[in-house]
Amino acid sequence: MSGPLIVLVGPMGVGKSTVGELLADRLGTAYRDTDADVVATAGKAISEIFFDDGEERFRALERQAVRDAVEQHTGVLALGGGAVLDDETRALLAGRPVVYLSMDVDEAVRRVGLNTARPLLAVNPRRQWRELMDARRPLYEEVAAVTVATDERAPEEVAQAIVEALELPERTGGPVPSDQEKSRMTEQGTTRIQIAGTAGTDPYEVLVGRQLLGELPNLIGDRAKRVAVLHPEALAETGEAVREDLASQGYEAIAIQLPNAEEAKTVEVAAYCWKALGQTGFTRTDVIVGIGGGATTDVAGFVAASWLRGVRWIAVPTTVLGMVDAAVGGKTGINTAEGKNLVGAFHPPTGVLCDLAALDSLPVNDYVSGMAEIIKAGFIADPVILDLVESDPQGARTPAGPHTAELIERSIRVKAEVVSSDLKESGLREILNYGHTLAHAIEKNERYKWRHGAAVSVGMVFAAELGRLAGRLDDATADRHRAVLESVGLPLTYRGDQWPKLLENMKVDKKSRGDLLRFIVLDGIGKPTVLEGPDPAILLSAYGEVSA
Ligand SMILES: NC(=O)c1ccc[n+]([C@@H]2O[C@H](COP(=O)([O-])OP(=O)(O)OC[C@H]3O[C@@H](n4cnc5c(N)ncnc54)[C@H](O)[C@@H]3O)[C@@H](O)[C@H]2O)c1
Ligand SMILES: O=C(O)C(=O)C[C@@H](O)[C@H](O)[C@H](O)COP(=O)(O)O
Repeated sequence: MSGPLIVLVGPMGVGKSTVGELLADRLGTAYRDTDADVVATAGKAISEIFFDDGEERFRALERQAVRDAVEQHTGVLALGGGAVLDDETRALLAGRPVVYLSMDVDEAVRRVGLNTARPLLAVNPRRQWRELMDARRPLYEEVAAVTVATDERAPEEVAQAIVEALELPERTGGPVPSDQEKSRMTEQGTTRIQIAGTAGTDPYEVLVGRQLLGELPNLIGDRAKRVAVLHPEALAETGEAVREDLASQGYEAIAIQLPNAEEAKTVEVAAYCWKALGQTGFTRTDVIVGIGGGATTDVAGFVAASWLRGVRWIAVPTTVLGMVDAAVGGKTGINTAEGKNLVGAFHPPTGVLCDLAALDSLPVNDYVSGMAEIIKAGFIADPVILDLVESDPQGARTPAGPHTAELIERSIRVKAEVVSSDLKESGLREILNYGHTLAHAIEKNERYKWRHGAAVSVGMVFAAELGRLAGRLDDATADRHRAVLESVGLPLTYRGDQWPKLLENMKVDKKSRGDLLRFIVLDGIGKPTVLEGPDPAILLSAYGEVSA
């Protein structure tokens, strides 16, 4: 029977992808993952399929993915944790070299714990794990030719045990990972990016990896008695799970639910949080944890900056945009009727935990919105980002893409370098505002119903046209803006009749000085500069280029 050399089954978090990639490398063959196939077919994250279409639809897609893979793939194949629940899928596995990777409940809680991106395990992880394992163990055992325990074993040891159990021949010459494989390997470990302390603030680290919530108590520390977990409505279960976990570790933990997205960035929501903190007796040694996208971390940071004139806070960004931008750098704030982010403070967090697994549940439009800030980092500082996006624009739209971790880490490094030398935006930091002058004006005009990244995309095309018309930016680089932004599905245009309103909105941009409008433009890739008081005719012409 042709087909996969090895099929890995087992619960979520057991290490199927890590071990599978190691095995593929050792055996000189390819690795394939049916979860990734399902995401690619459906064009959305697994949690979205569960939410929008139901588990039955997901299992049908998964069954087809398994059928295709067992017919076409000859390397190492990993199946989703629940694939064995489906009778037909189990039948497809009969007689194949299926390896069941097992782990006990304690190990599962330790490895996956509160990993909220796993839609089935948001709350009470230990009890839910036990029930899930009890239900699925017999099914894994039914399809498996071999069972390999993973408890207290490194992925390399598990891979070795599988090679021995199946008596597989290894390729000679040792593992030689390709660049693509290397970038995936980065994703498996935790990357730490340092942000220097400036302007009297403490240094801190941005951690990028998986299963990072276990770091929270270390960051919160012993001096805190109370912790407030601020989360959006969309992450209600996550917020509660984190609160419960912190409570079980002895903190007096409260969860404060905020509205989703931009609706959270209001003074009314901030006041609601202040009230909750006051009623809890929150003191200067207590800590706020903001879990969510940029809107949530902006508010959480602002509440932390303003409560008692400043308490510590930790950012746990759960969107691409939050990870690469909003949660890093200490800009916190809310909107007012007059404009975007007009009230706020520079108040850096104590630490930032970017758990890449959280991105699995992010709706695709929110994922793509974050790509705008990644592409911004490419244009202002790191052209490799642009190359990576252009090499696989479809992959750049999903967390399963080959460059996800590298794109996120590179963008964070760009931001880290800037904010480490200019926290309070006395100069250099303004480059991070590339595309934002028009973007914020559009967001206000749309009553904050447009996604931030979508507005930044149009704003960058506008800034590129402005640079071109001002004689600073070459045609090829200006055109590259349109091409790369469009390739990932970001918008390039906005309503042509809105220019007078947008111009009015831009006057309150934080880069303005008196009546002087100031824009970040490029002299070339990686060469941002300030364009002060451009001729109104140039501004209008540049807008003409983005008008729909
Ligand atoms: N402070 C800064 O330096 C900075 C930088 C860039 C952007 N921002 C701000 O960030 C905001 C945009 O942030 P954003 O793009 O993250 O959007 P967002 O915070 O509005 O989140 C988008 C949506 O996704 C939901 N969500 C978040 N994480 C999820 C997950 N893992 N799974 C499912 N749903 C999830 C949210 O509840 C929300 O409905 C804007 O207000 C922008 O001004 C701030
Ligand atoms: O961190 C910065 O500085 C930025 O400008 C990053 C921007 O991407 C971000 O949208 C920021 O919130 C905009 O700040 P603002 O000062 O223009 O409100």
